[in-house]
Amino acid sequence: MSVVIEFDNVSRQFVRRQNASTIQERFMGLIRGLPPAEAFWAVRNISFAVEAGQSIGLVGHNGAGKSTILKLMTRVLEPTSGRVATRGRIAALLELGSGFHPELTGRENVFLYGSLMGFSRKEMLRKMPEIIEFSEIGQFLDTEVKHYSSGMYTRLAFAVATAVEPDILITDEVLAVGDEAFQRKCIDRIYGFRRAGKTIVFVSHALDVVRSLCDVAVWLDHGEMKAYGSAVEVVDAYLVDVNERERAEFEQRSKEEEPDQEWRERMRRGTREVEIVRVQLLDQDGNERVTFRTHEPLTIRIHYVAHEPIERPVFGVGLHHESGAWLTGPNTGFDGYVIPAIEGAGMIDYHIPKIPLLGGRYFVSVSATDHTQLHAFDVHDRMYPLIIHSDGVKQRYGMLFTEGVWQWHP
Ligand SMILES: Nc1ncnc2c1ncn2[C@@H]1O[C@H](COP(=O)(O)OP(=O)(O)OP(=O)(O)O)[C@@H](O)[C@H]1O
Repeated sequence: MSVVIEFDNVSRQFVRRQNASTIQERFMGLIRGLPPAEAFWAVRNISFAVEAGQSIGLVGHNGAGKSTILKLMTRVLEPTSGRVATRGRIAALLELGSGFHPELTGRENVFLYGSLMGFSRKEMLRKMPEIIEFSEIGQFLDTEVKHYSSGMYTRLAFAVATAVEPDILITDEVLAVGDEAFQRKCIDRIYGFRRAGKTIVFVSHALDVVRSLCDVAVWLDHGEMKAYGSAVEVVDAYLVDVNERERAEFEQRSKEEEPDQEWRERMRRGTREVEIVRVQLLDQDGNERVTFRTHEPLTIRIHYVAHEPIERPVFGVGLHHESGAWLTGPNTGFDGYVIPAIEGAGMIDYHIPKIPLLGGRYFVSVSATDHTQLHAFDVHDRMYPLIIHSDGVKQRYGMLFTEGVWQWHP
């Protein structure tokens, strides 16, 4: 196999201007001797090699350096140090605004792009019907592209870039623009390229696509290469990191934010002879958490106070997806778990040995009712957030993890 893209210890420096917005600030900066600009490394010591026919994904947080790597690949930028080598015809779909000339019409831009890629006008004329069909640009083909919407622009750019038969296709977040049907079309075409043995460089926050489309991936973190290897492993490692950061952020925020009393009262109903005073989501070690993983054990603990003796109360829990779908609503009544009578403070646990939910945001409800389940003492409707992560879980569509078994009968 021949190497078609090679980064050899590549670094690129930029200069970040200080944000002195007023003349006074700038003046103060001068007399205090502050530097007017600060150099920083957008990417640093990056080395990897892509072989012909391989697909490589670049993942990382915003500002990690992904676009800089693509610009180095396409020679829009030169490295400050190190060496970038590429072999073959490259078609790049970089961010909006690059590529097309705003004053030219769509048709003129198609010819211009073609000639830059080494195609004659006649050859581009032959490709034109397919470009028009794929881009769905219709009558706007003869309009200047500065009047295009971002969706139209991307559709035409994608159609042209993929029509010129590149050896290497580089795409940067194209899937974020345009409607779902068009995104599907783009993905299908990218998969077609892959089947045709072309090399693909793919930057996206759509990690599922990176995982299934790419052979290898690079994880960039503040300009440095944190991991490089099989796409599945790199994406999973990156996801664990993203999830961990998200969880820490969420838990910090929950601690800082005063619960909105008004909102709580709106989500609550019942006559309060039995009052639910606290609800905890506990992990297997008894720690209170908001974030759990698919298949982890979860205990929902309801602390209550019965202000008078209540016979045969029924306690229940509900799980809801953030979209509003009510996924399940077990209670002690349905399960035949009889609590003879309560009075004063106590607690009841609902234990789920393996959470059957896939990654997403969910809400927990809890309830205390009388034995007929018609009279509500205290119902907390979707008051408790539950975040599920599915790192390492193979199923990823929908909300539920099904423990089904496949059997083939040829
Ligand atoms: N021309 C430039 N001048 C100065 N700084 C720049 C320039 N281009 C990029 N940067 C900075 O370099 C860093 C890396 O940016 P880059 O666009 O490569 O990140 P990214 O991973 O593509 O981010 P995103 O996912 O948000 O597109 C950022 O801090 C960015 O602000």
